[in-house]
Amino acid sequence: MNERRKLVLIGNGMAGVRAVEHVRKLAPDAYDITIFGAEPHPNYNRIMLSSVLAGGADMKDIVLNDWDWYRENGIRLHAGHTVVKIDTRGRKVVSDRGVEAEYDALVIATGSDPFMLPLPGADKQGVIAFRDIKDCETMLEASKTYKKAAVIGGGLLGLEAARGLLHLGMDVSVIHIHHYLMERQLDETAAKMLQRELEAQGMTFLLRKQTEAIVGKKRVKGLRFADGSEIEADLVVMAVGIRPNVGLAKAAGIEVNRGIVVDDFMETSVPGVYAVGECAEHRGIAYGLVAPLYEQGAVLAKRLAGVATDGYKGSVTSTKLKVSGVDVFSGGQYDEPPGTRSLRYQDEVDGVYKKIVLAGDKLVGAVLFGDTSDGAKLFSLIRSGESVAGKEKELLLGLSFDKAGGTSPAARLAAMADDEIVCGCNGVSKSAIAEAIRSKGCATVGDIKACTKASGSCGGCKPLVEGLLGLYAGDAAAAPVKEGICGCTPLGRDEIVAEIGRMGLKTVKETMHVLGWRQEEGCSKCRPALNYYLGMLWPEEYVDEKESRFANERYHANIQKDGTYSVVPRIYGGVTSPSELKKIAEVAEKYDVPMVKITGGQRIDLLGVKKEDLPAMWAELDMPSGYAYGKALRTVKTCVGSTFCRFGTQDSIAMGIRLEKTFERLNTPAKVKLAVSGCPRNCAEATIKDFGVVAIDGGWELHVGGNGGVHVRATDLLCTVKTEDEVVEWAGSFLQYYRENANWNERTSVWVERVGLDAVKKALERKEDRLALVERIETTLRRTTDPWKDIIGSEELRKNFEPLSEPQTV
Ligand SMILES: Cc1cc2nc3c(=O)[nH]c(=O)nc-3n(C[C@H](O)[C@H](O)[C@H](O)COP(=O)(O)OP(=O)(O)OC[C@H]3O[C@@H](n4cnc5c(N)ncnc54)[C@H](O)[C@@H]3O)c2cc1C
Ligand SMILES: NC(=O)c1ccc[n+]([C@@H]2O[C@H](COP(=O)([O-])OP(=O)(O)OC[C@H]3O[C@@H](n4cnc5c(N)ncnc54)[C@H](O)[C@@H]3O)[C@@H](O)[C@H]2O)c1
Ligand code: SF4
Ligand code: FES
Repeated sequence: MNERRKLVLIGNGMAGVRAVEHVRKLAPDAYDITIFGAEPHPNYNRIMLSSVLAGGADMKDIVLNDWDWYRENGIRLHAGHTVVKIDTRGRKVVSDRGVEAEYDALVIATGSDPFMLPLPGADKQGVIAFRDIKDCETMLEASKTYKKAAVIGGGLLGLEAARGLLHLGMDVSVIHIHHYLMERQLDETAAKMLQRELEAQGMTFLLRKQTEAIVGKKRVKGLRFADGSEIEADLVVMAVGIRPNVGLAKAAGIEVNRGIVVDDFMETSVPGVYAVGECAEHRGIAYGLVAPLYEQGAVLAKRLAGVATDGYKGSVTSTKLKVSGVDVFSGGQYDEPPGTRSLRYQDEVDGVYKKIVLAGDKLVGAVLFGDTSDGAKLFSLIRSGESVAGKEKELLLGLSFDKAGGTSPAARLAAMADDEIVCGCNGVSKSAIAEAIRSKGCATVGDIKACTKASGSCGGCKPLVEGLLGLYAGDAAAAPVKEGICGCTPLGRDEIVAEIGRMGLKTVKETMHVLGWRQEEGCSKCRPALNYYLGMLWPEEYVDEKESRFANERYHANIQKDGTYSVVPRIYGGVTSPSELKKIAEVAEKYDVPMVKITGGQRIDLLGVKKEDLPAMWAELDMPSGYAYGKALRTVKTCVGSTFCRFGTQDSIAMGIRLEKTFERLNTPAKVKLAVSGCPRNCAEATIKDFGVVAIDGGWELHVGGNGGVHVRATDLLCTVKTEDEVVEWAGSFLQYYRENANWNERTSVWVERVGLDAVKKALERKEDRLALVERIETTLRRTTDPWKDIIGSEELRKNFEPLSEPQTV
């Protein structure tokens, strides 16, 4: 087995940990992961700090991945450790507490530092930023003692901080350098409407104000401005922008501009060192919102997992202010640079403002105030870049307005396009949410969050998600419950096989992770099924997972009701010889085999064998395994045929032996039995076999889908052929088609009934299709070895047969 590579992440924040989550899903066993986080907390939702301050959430609600998550995922977390050095030559990092970690791949996700204005008095007590839990706690604490707060910066962060402080009962003044608020997201009209609304909530604004000094003794007492005026303040929050945290990278010689310079695969100038999140600069842009950072993380994870990706191409961003009672949306180009046109709608009575910005026939930006319900739709159009020619006015007035004076929210949701992004932070579309509700059994917003991540970041899309729940929950109840292959997953066999192929999943564990198994370890139904599907899809590279097989297949012998085993050597076509019989008899005597029996499939069964005697008996028999225990080709039964029988028209024995030698050891979804009869009298009972061959004058009839067990089913005639070669070709293509399309544990009799004989005939009617199937079955067969011989030849494998190593699960 390959040794795991070492992945080190610096920064236990939103972007870095999201990327690690993806890596864990895509390649669960590829990396040994170590995370350093300067903050003494598990990964939390920084965005929600605004809500904690404003009373909309509790500090304990904002944890994204708790301590257990790291443990359960085998991730070493050094919380409260700041990495102080990256040694790119020695490929290791060192923390301020002296912990070193070597890496094969390093991800820098150090986020940003809040920009602190270098003002005289900026070091006084009560002057803080708003970036982390500590800042939030400081504000919560200060509000208990102090009354007057000043927030410097009227951007998104400043206004959300101000709203929180207002909620905590403080008098809040917002000092802004520009002549209107949020000038990086809004035009002046929207900003003025916003200001009026926030003033109505109790905020005071000082615009076009340049702070000159922070006054006070030990603790801040107030602010002095460049125009000579002053205000009182015993808490000052600076929210004047952020700076990518690049010091560590720069000191390590990694190329740094405003952020750490990365290519489309998030790789820095030093190979094997990546950067993601706010600290990274991609094509000249360092982003400060989670949506683009999560997109970056998804690309980086693919890169680290070795999954093909086109790379990150940059993002168009949109923002929503998280202040209750105020709806503000801004997406794409919010101002109107030369070459663009805009359409506006302004309703001072209801306090609604809308602007869309067009470049040619494309929508490039939108600003909404008072009614942001069309934000998601407009943003989807901005991102898609499709032509909106002729629809401009409709877009401006929006779906929220119709001739009757407004459509219902449900009708609006229903009218949303399937690919429209509902959760901007996590890039989750309407159809993905619909799928979660209808097929994955999600019945609450929490379920949808767990399943798709929608609503798990800023929470702004929660009303939409709730609306979609209302819209589809009825469907989910009415729709037939979709049956997964077991209780661990809602996915059916075809979806699983398609996903394994599409995403190149290579192990049982990886498949369960990536496809979101409800139970991490799976169960006795899905584990062997996945083991089979993976082996079928990747015959040349997949290593059979013994622990995913039932006891019979792990021990290569059938366990009997008294705990003993049976030994059935392969006897091709049911034809043996005196010397072979002697050998079997000697072994049976030597090991005190209580019963020797001829089976229904013309084999000799040595029953009542002790587990510890199995390897020695196999060695002494020196015959191949008869696979009487496996989901595999079991027997090819033959009649005497033309060699001795006077009715025989063809040599059924030779035909049967050839088929058995060609397909022995073949792994199949369920057991497979063949038979060959030398004439239509059919003494080998070929018409109750999975693949039955019946000789006729000048050729052979090929029958499929028979069963002689509990549910007896006579075969269907597949076709008639002339030569033995054709028999082998049809048998191979039929068996491979069955292998590729049946459910695990589904006998051909059930499968043929389910898919219909016509579908099978159609799939095999063209010679080139048959040959392609034959080629694939041959690839699989080439890789098989005799399991008894493998065990005899391996001391390690033989240990499993020692008396104490009883199987735990059957
Ligand atoms: C109050 C607030 C509200 C926000 N609201 C929104 C919103 O509504 N929508 C939105 O899209 N975005 C919002 N953001 C921005 C969003 O939170 C950030 O874009 C996002 O958290 C950035 O993720 P990151 O992983 O790059 O950085 P961070 O989440 O900051 O993580 C970086 C981590 O690295 C650690 N670190 C730094 N240096 C080292 C070192 N040398 N060693 C070890 N650890 C180190 C830091 O302590 C930090 O924990 C908001 C931000 C704040 C502060
Ligand atoms: N709802 C959201 O999406 C949300 C909420 C909070 C934070 N954030 C993100 O967090 C980051 C930080 O937010 P931010 O608001 O600090 O950054 P910002 O750069 O968006 O806004 C800073 C504001 O401070 C003003 N300013 C600059 N210097 C000033 C001075 N000397 N005096 C007064 N005002 C001054 C600027 O004019 C600007 O409007 C951003 O990336 C932002 O996108 C997003
Ligand atoms: S099937 Fe025909 S050839 Fe075979 S043993 Fe019976 S009678 Fe003879
Ligand atoms: S839009 Fe932010 S969580 Fe969905």
